Amino acid sequence: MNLTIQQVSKKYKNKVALRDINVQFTSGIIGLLGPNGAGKSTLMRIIATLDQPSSGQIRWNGTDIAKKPKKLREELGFLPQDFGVYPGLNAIEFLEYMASIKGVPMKIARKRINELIVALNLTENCKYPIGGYSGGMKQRVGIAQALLNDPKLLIVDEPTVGLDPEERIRFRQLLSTLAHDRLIILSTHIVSDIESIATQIALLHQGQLLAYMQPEKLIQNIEGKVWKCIVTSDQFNRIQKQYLVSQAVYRSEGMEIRVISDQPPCSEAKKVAATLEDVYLYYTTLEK
Ligand SMILES: Nc1ncnc2c1ncn2[C@@H]1O[C@H](COP(=O)(O)OP(=O)(O)OP(=O)(O)O)[C@@H](O)[C@H]1O
Repeated sequence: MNLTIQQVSKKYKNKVALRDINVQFTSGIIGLLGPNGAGKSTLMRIIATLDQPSSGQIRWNGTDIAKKPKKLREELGFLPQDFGVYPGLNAIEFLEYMASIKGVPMKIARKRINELIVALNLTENCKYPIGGYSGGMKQRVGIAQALLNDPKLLIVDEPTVGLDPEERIRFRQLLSTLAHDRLIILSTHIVSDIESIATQIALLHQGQLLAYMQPEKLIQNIEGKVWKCIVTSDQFNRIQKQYLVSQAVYRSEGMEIRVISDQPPCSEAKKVAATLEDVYLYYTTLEK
């Protein structure tokens, strides 16, 4: 599997949503991480052939997807951000409906739906209307429809929005089990959604790809730049103006702060191990 993105840019009137993106995805889970407005949905929609880039090219296993979109679509599963289910249908009816839209023959679809209902733990409720499902159950139905054609490329756009912490954990586990022999691209602005499951992280900010590497490598990049110290309110006010403060907690001894900086923010500051949260802040807050 090989998805090659070459010099892809996207402009909406005078708004630049993507700037010259160059990257190659192979297999595993790619975490597309960036704040709101970074361009994640735009990039995913272009990869899913739902939109065209203003310039640049995308190849799926060597084929230009703009010229032959069907090649990619046949192997694509897509769970968009604003995925709507039909509340009056039950899970089986909904999946049969989606299978017919996707052109999956009904005999094959029925077998596949039965497998997906079991695999996605929907058996107990599959005959009840989807309108009464929890957020996590609806997302599992969303993933089921994306998996109807057993896709090699699975794209999920901000899938954990609206899920409670337990549902988030279960959803992450589900994606990990699906990653075998597939390329999964998952977008999020929540670091914890991907830090434990992403094979590679693509950091997107203001339409630019700032970094693309393994989570551990990203963390190594800012190792030695994260500091912790306890300061007074006055010191805190001064430090906050000058440095990137990633955390501040009131303690009985003063304010405990975590700072990302090349230099120690105060003489008592001690170096601490960097986290992916620190990396995210470092890349998306500092002017590059
Ligand atoms: N159809 C459109 N017309 C004009 N501008 C758009 C359109 N779609 C997206 N944009 C703009 O392009 C930029 C990137 O948007 P995009 O939705 O791709 O970001 P995102 O990272 O997915 O953020 P979010 O999580 O908020 O959806 C934003 O500034 C957005 O306002």
